[in-house]
Amino acid sequence: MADDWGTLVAKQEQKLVEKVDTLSIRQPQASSNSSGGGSSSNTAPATNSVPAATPSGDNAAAQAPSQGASGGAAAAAAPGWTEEVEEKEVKKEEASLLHKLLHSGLINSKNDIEVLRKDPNSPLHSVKSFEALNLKPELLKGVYDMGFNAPSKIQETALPTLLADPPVNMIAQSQSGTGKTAAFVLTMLSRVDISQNYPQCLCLAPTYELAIQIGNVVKKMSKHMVGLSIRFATRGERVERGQPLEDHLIIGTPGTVMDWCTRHRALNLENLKVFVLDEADVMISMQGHQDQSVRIQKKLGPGCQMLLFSATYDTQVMNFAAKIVPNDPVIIRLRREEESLENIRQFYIECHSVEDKYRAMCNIYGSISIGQSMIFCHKRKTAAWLAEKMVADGNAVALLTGDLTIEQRAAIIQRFRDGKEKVLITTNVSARGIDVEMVTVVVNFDLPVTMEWNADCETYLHRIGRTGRFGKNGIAINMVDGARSMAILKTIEKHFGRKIVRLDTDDLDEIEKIGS
Ligand SMILES: Nc1ncnc2c1ncn2[C@@H]1O[C@H](COP(=O)(O)OP(=O)(O)OP(=O)(O)O)[C@@H](O)[C@H]1O
Repeated sequence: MADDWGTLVAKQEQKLVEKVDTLSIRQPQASSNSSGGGSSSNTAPATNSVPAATPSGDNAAAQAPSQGASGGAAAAAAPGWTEEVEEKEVKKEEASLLHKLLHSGLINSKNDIEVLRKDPNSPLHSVKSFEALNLKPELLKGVYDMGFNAPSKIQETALPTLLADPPVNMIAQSQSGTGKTAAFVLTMLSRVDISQNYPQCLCLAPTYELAIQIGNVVKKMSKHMVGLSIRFATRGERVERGQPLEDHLIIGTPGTVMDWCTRHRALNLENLKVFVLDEADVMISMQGHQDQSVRIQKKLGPGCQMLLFSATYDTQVMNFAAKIVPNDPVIIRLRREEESLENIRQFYIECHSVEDKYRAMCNIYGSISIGQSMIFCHKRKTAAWLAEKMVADGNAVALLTGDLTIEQRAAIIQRFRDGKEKVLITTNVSARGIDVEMVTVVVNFDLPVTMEWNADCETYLHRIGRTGRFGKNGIAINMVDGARSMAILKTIEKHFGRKIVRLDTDDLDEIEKIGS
């Protein structure tokens, strides 16, 4: 007898995961003691040299549930409201790494910088060019080699203060991709004296992977600074007990740095010139990191410049920041641009089963010309099932779910961004913060719900909302299958005060109209 729907789906998902697992993806490797002259790093995870992790047509067709099996039994066993939520929240450190791997350039915000400082009368300096910063020529060359023509918005305001003498402490917050890393790396590199062989700058990051990413920026920017020595203080790296380190710049995680200071007595922080704590918001979400960071901070000498960076700004982050940067810091903020539903036309379609949803969706895909689209499912199983079905029907789709590694996720999103697939099927793992500019149609195959199965309006906005940067028009299509999802839809409609229009997918004229 044929397998039931659930068994088939589990098999498909397993096969998809196996396919993805067999991809050859370079993992970041430990890298220590990279000496200057900026040997460019080969530790960055590859993002664009990775084959697609999409289901292949033939296999998918073979694995797809047969039409026979998808009759009554399939509909009954289809992913439904009673099944438990399988996707976990993305960890903050993972989301942060994903952002870093995906940044192909700066994110420009339309918002103004806000500055808070002790003496509001002292003139605030701002620069429009890197030349105006009087950088060492070899550093300026490195900056230009990276393709940076002018400072980003946050850099314009932060850099003159960061590079001022006597040094000024700073807390800076702006969203991922706005140029914070480049700003503090530039600060460390401009303060380091290569002729002096002792640790002069320390940068703390929440994880090994994030430390490696910062290290890569350091290596690129210091390309022309011959003799600069960088050391990663991350798990697995070894130091000689009682043998003081001679590297100029240390990038590490709090645990290992603390270990090197106390247990190994190899790292003396008293003579540090610059102490940076990056990703403060991620740091506080990780067990033990906050306390260790504070203990490290207490070991700094009196002349050390203390800097803290964060992508978000709330009381918890600010309380932590006050411990790390206690002495009258300049605080600068670049508010995130708000997403809105302003340019989005929202529709809903009433269906009776998951198969019905699929048919309705196919009607839409077959009737209007869709550029790139994202389809959101509640659970991995539904997403995998849908991917298999769409592939079997001849569509080029990518599947992005939470069981993939960060590098695999980044590679899939990159391929989609490059237009290699036109449809990205996903769960909430990719809903947050990932800007895929060219997506014009978003399908909520399942409406977003919280763990308590209430309408998740915030996630709805993240899925379909646009910031001013992507002010293009968009279409959102919501699949509703039953009273419960209808109630959720109504809550969302009420919450945003914007009408969600019913669409009859059997009326092809009506569907064609939405595409025009
Ligand atoms: N002045 C600049 N001109 C052009 N590109 C820049 C500039 N500064 C930074 N970038 C590039 O913009 C992207 C984001 O910069 P950066 O990583 O410094 O931002 P961030 O705010 O630290 O974000 P994240 O925390 O996610 O790394 C990177 O690709 C970086 O190389």
